[in-house]
Amino acid sequence: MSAQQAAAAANSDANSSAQKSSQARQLDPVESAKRAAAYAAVDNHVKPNHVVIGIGSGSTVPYVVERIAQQGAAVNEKRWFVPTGFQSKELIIDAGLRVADVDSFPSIDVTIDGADEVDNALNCIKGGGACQLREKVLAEAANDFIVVADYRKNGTQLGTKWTQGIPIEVAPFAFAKVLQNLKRMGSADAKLRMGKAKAGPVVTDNGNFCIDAPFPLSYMKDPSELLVKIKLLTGVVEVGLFCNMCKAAYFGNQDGTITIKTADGKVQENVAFDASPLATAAA
Ligand SMILES: O=C[C@H](O)[C@H](O)[C@H](O)COP(=O)(O)O
Repeated sequence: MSAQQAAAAANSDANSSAQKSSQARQLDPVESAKRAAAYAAVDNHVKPNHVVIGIGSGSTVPYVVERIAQQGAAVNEKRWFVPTGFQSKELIIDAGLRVADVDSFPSIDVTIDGADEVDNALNCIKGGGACQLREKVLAEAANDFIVVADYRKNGTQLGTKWTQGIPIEVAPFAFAKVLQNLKRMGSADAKLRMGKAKAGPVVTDNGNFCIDAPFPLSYMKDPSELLVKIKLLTGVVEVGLFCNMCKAAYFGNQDGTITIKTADGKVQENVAFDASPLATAAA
């Protein structure tokens, strides 16, 4: 069996397991909403001529990979998939797709990623999973940066739905100084993110720490300005504010429809979407 045939076989196995994974499972309304958003975004933005695809992080992204796998081996065996972290790398491998890194592909056709909150101008808070550094590199590298999420992330002003603060990746030795500076800037409750089943702080995929810095809503009115101020603090590696980067955001709704916001300010509400597997996957 040639390498290409092996990849095709792996891809075909991945297709059938991807189908089983969500089509055969009974999804609750939030999971269905995530799947609808992810599938619609893939259908509209991951085209047959796209060769390098960025795969983001979070709970909606497995459905992104699932839908891409449904596009079939013939198209996927020509593609490279660049992950934003450990989770997405595993998703790519499990789907039988080819993993690459951004140092080989500094230009990406399209990156699809999750978000913690998105406003009407498509500014995003990201980094709830501490992946914001790699996510921002892949968003910047992409011709099209597309966000997918469920209805709970669809906001008007950042900081209203996601209240735990702006995720900020920091060099470990500098965390105390950055925390002090963030408090001086107005984030009185900024804190180091601690591990859940681990003693000590969360360590990012890059070996750094993560601070969550909630700012008063008045500070969040102009996220670009706040982003620059935080980024200039010595010791900050990256800030989970993504401003003027996103081309379109897809939100799955509770009733099975989707909402699509685009960078030109247009909002399409209650768009009907059929989340059946693609014919290529069913074949
Ligand atoms: O660091 C993590 C990422 O920014 C995620 O895309 C974001 O936190 C959304 O994750 P979830 O879909 O799991 O809420």
